[in-house]
Amino acid sequence: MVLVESNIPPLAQTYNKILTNWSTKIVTIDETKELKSENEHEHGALLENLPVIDLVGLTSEDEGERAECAAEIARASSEWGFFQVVNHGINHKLLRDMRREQIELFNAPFSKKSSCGLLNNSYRWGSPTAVSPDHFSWSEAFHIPLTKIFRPNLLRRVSLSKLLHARMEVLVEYAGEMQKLAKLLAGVLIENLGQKKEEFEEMISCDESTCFLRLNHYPRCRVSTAAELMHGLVPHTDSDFLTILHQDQVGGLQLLKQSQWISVHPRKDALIVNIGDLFQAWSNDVYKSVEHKVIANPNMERFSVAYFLCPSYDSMIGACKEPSIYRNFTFGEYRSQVQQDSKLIGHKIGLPRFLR
Ligand SMILES: O=C(O)CCC(=O)C(=O)O
Ligand SMILES: [Fe+2]
Repeated sequence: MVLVESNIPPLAQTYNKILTNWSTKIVTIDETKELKSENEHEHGALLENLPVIDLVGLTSEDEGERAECAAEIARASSEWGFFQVVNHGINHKLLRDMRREQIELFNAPFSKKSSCGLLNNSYRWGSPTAVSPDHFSWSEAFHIPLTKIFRPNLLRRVSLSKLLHARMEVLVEYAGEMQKLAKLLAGVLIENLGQKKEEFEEMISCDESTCFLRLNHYPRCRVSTAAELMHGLVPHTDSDFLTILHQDQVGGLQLLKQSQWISVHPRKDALIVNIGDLFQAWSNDVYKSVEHKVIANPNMERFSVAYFLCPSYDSMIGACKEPSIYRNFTFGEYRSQVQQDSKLIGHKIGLPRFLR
C-alpha cells in the first residue's frame, strides 16, 4: 500500500492539545452526515450588497466622471471600509495564473511546506498564539514580503524547490500590478481629504520593503468544538493602509457592519478592497478599518490572495488634520504592539491602544 503524505497541517491535533484545559474537544463531523446547505454555513450573516465600483471612471476624460468615481471610493471607505472594484485593469489571465500557482504550492506535502524553507520560511498555519477555541483558525498561508518577490536571490534555499522558479515570474507580475492598483486607490483617498499625494509619500513610503502578499488556503473543515464553530480566519482588522483581495468563488468572507456580520458574495470580475488600521488612524476615523473573518466550510476548500499596502517601519503615522484622535506612532511600533498583544492575550487590540 502506498501512503500518500498529507498536504493539510495537523490542525485538529494541535488545537486538541490546547483544549486539554477546557471541557471540550475537537470532534470530527461524521462524513456520512448530511451536509448542511451552503447558506446555513453563513451562520446567520446578512446578505447585503457590498458597493461595486467601476474603476473605468478614474481614467475617464471627463473630469466630472473622474470626481464621481473618486467620491464613490471615498464614500465606500467611510461607510463600509470595504468595497469591490471591477475594470480594475488587472489582467484576468494573471489572476488565474496566480491562483493556479497558489493551488500547486499548497498541494505540496505538509512536511515540505513547513520544513523546506519554501519562499524564505514564509509558511504559516493555524493560530500559533491561540489560547482558547475562539482563536482557532482553520487555515494555512504563505506570507511573503515583496522584497523577497522582487529580489528572488534573497530567497534562501530556492534550489530546494524547483517548482518555485517558474512560480516567481507570476508572483513578481502579480505583486507589481497589485502595488500599482493599491497606490492608485490610496492616492484617491489621500486627495479626497484635501492632502497632496506627493507630500504623503514623502512622509510615509509604502515600498517593497514592507508590503507583502499573503496566499491563503482554507482546507475543508469537518470538525467543530462544542463551544465554537470553527473559523477559517478569526475576526481581525488589517494592520496596513489598504488590502486588495482576490478570492475564489467558494465564499465565506464576512465583514462587520453596525454589529452585524455581512457575507461578501464572490463576484468573478471583482477584487475586494478594504481599509486597514493605518488609513483609519491617518484619516482620523473618516475611513474605517472594519473587522472581518472567514468562516470554515465543511464542503469545500477555499483560496484567496491578499496584497497589503504597508509603509516602512520608521514611517510616522500622524493624522492628516489636527487634532488627531490617535497619538503619533511609527508603523514599527504598531506592529510590535500587535505582536506583543497577540502573544500575551491571544489576539490583537490594534488602534484602541493608540487613542490619545
Ligand atoms: O481570505 C479572505 O477572504 C480574507 C483574508 C484576510 O482577511 C487576510 O488575509 O487578512
Ligand atoms: Fe484581513
